[in-house]
Amino acid sequence: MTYSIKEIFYTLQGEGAHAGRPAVFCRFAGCNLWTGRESDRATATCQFCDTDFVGTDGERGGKFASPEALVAVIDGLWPDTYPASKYVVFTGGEPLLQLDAPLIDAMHAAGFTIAIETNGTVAVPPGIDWVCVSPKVGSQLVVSKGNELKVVIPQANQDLADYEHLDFDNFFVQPMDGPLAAFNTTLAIETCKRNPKWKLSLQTHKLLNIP
Ligand SMILES: C[S@@+](CC[C@H](N)C(=O)[O-])C[C@H]1O[C@@H](n2cnc3c(N)ncnc32)[C@H](O)[C@@H]1O
Ligand SMILES: Nc1nc2[nH]cc(C(=O)O)c2c(=O)[nH]1
Ligand code: SF4
Ligand SMILES: [Mg+2]
Repeated sequence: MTYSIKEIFYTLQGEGAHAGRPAVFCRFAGCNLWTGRESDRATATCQFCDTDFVGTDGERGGKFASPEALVAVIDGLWPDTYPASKYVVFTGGEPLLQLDAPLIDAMHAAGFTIAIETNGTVAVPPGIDWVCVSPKVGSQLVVSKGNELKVVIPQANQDLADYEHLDFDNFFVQPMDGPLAAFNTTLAIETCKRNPKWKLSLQTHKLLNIP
């Protein structure tokens, strides 16, 4: 399997339950809910994406012919003084279009704890240590359990009650970034206060101006 990678970078997890945790981000190219082309955004299933996941031209991006080649770049970004806390976040695009058992095994062999950010439309393979699902209205959610459910709000025709029975350890709402970000943040705060099953996830990396 050849992996198509947009970019790889070392930063802090900005969102969700692990916000503030140092992590290597590996962003796969491609998504099943949008082509990534602006000309297709208005007709895509997912129309609010904040990410460029097209191609392999980002920082340390490329086509990796083996799991070992990809692990070497990810592992090379970890400070070698602290091997015990190695943490990788596979995102995209949609990581579950490419993340497979050989890559999971190779990351574990290198000592990494593995997290994913997924839209929940593709079954999660065994062995992933932290599963964050962010469902999109209009797509078929097939992942019904995991560590955190992170719902971007608001989306047209969205009902949070549809998600509350799912088997997740954490339920987050995250305000949709874009022209209405300030309004959406107020909405998210009010949502949590009205229904305390939900917690607020902020995109803290954007507030901090880090990747
Ligand atoms: C770019 S996506 C990649 C992973 C996967 N495709 C997914 O949607 O979960 C990473 C995270 O950013 C969130 N996200 C994307 N666009 C956003 C926006 N405009 N505002 C807030 N969160 C956004 C997604 O919902 C997801 O939780
Ligand atoms: N710092 C930082 N945290 C993140 N958490 C989820 C991200 C993503 O794009 O999947 C992301 C990202 O792009 N940067
Ligand atoms: S599913 Fe994720 S990567 Fe795909 S367009 Fe939506 S937010 Fe972006
Ligand atoms: Mg992001």
